[in-house]
Amino acid sequence: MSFEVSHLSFSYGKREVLHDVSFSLPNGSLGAVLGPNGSGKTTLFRCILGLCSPSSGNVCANGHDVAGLSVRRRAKEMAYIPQAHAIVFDYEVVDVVLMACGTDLGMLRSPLRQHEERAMAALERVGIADLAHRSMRQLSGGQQQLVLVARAIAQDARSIVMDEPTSALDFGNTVRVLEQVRALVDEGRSILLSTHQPEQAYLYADRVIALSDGRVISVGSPADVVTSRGVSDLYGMDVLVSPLFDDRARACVPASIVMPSKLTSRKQDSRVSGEGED
Ligand SMILES: Nc1ncnc2c1ncn2[C@@H]1O[C@H](COP(=O)(O)OP(=O)(O)OP(=O)(O)O)[C@@H](O)[C@H]1O
Repeated sequence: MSFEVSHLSFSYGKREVLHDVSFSLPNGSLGAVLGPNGSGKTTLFRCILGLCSPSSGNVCANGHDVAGLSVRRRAKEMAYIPQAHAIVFDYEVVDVVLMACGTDLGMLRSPLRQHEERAMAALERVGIADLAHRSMRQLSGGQQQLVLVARAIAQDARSIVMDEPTSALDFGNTVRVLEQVRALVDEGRSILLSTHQPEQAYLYADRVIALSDGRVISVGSPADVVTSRGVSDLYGMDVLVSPLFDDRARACVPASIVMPSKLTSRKQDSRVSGEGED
């Protein structure tokens, strides 16, 4: 297994925000964590990365107990793309990507030509090699996000954890990034990402983990989790999930918009509404 989270609980002070969370993600697969704001996705990722210490339970990454790994070893196992954040330092794009090579370098050692080539290859892969010598602070939020994806690629870790990697991206860049993510998975890496878009999880993920108020309420294939019942229960509202293109995609639509006077999806037994199918 790439990630194996077992009975994980975590508290900020006396407030427990993750409660007995368990799930696993097989090698070479893409896991999407869905959950409302404040449900604990970032905290869960920080525990997986070893940045927060759980009060109970444990996390294994690629067969290693994360709590027992050195920082350098953790970086070889897992790369991390945090949620969009303000860029404080005025680094060039290529320097941000080169930071991924830190695990190969000793203290105060400069990157070698091979590291620069690796950084440029990663930028090319996400289609922004032309931005290599621009300042990070002069990029749009979406471009900055692509740089962070390139940095994770350059780190060459076996697994990548991405906290809402497409939250700042327009439709085109969202698709470009998720196609890159899918390609990385198809090459054998494992990726765990969070998203607020159940439709995106359905399209790209192999496994979906639904987190509500710090608890896993369902985990399984996208077809089993991204349903009218599943999405409605997760977000506490009536949502109709309709298959599109022979169920290759699913559309999530608030029931209040499309059928305000009818029985709501939360009261329906059907897992996927057939209405609205293309
Ligand atoms: N540093 C902190 N100290 C105390 N409580 C925190 C801290 N960070 C997060 N929390 C609380 O922990 C809970 C989970 O927060 P977390 O950021 O993990 O949720 P999330 O699912 O990632 O949210 P979002 O989708 O809004 O990013 C929330 O109730 C939040 O208020």
